[in-house]
Amino acid sequence: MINIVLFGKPGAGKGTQAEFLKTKYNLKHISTGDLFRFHKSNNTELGQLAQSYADKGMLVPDDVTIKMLQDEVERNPDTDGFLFDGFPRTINQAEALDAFLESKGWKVDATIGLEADDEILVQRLLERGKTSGRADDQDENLIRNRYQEYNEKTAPLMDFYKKQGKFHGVDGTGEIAEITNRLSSVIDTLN
Ligand SMILES: Nc1ncnc2c1ncn2[C@@H]1O[C@H](COP(=O)(O)OP(=O)(O)O)[C@@H](O)[C@H]1O
Ligand SMILES: [Mg+2]
Repeated sequence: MINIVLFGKPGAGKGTQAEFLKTKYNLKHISTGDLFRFHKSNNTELGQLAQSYADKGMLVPDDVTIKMLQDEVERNPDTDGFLFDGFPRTINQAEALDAFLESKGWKVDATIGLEADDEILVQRLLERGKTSGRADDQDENLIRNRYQEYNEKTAPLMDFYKKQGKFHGVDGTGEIAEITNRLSSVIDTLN
């Protein structure tokens, strides 16, 4: 069992890289953003609740997010591990994740941060917004609001994981395949 947190701002390439890593290492990719959108399009109660926050560029309350995540983990008993994407975003969520994994006899094995400058990321998201249909990708102000939220609440997680010797920063710019190789070098040192 190997549990990896993919860390990085919106647009850093977490989803893109997870697509390659999940096949290579037989991991289940859990993107909380995708989960929200799934619950929303199926109009579940959790989905409606979560969307009301996401629409404002705000974080969804932890108990809602954690419930979705746990359900998804329970639905995938046969995987070799999980790639958590978009979660945790706060220290509180990181502690909740630790508690949940511990209840299974698991842990976070590594947190890998994809790094790129905001200006590159804004351009990527505006580009993604042309096809993703995501309202939060089409408005530069909403995008920058997400970065501010990230800097305040999510960036402190780097120290949280650094203190545990689990944080690995990776250059998130350049060719997609090249970045996959950088991530793989980190994953190959685990175990
Ligand atoms: N290395 C890269 N170079 C250029 N564009 C990229 C790269 N990686 C991802 N993208 C594009 O940037 C956008 C955001 O990537 P995505 O994987 O959705 O990020 P995240 O899941 O971290 O928000 C997507 O449109 C994706 O196609
Ligand atoms: Mg994503």
